Amino acid sequence: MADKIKDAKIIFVVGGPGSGKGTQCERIVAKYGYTHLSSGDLLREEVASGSDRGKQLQAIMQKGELVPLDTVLDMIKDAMIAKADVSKGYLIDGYPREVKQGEEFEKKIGKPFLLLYVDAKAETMVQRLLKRGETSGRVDDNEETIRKRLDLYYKSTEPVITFYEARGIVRKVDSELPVDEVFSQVSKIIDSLQ
Ligand SMILES: Nc1ccn([C@@H]2O[C@H](COP(=O)(O)OP(=O)(O)OP(=O)(O)O)[C@@H](O)[C@H]2O)c(=O)n1
Ligand SMILES: Nc1nc2c(ncn2[C@@H]2O[C@H](COP(=O)(O)OP(=O)(O)O)[C@@H](O)[C@H]2O)c(=O)[nH]1
Ligand SMILES: [Mg+2]
Repeated sequence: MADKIKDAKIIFVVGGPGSGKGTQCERIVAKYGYTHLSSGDLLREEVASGSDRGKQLQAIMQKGELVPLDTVLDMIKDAMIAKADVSKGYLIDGYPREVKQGEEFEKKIGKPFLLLYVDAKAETMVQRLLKRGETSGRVDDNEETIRKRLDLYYKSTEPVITFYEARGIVRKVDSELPVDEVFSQVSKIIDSLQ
């Protein structure tokens, strides 16, 4: 089974909470036919199923903490295999959250050819998430949890970018700009690599 995704094209999409990862991923899907897998969305689907595991996940997410590595990785891998026959490549959104998660992904699945770094200022991210929180219904789009998610991002996830910079696969886009302009940067990057 895992053989099916052995040579898959993989892009890691990394950036702070509310930086615009999901928004850019939607655009990439429309233009390039990649499969978008948001680790956060996969976890929220499990919560919505009402399972016992979902209840444990919800408690972790509500606190803005990280779900154990193996849980998220198994979900991503299953979702990748399910799409293997139709996918031109995969956008892995919101993962890795820490360097160890990236290392495990590479051991169990494969190597990314690009890490797309969606960069926005902390204040911008907070404002966007508060706005999104008015309608998202997400248990973590509230001021207290947003602060915790941001702190964890700077502490644990930013080192992921440094780690992959050493490998030369990081490309940064300025997500302070309007969505179309960010996507134009994204397109140039993808076009230059594939
Ligand atoms: N690889 C991941 C992805 C998500 N989470 C959990 O799910 C929550 C929400 O993740 P995500 O949807 O990726 O949220 P954000 O990074 O805040 O970004 P977004 O706004 O795209 O949803 C995180 O705070 C965390 O508790 C996790 O533990 N591990
Ligand atoms: N102004 C502006 N707003 C954006 C941009 N990208 C996303 N947003 C808004 O910011 C919020 C968070 O975006 P989302 O894609 O969910 O970010 P994610 O948390 O990184 O997945 C959403 O409400 C978007 O409408 C952008 O490039 N510019
Ligand atoms: Mg998202």
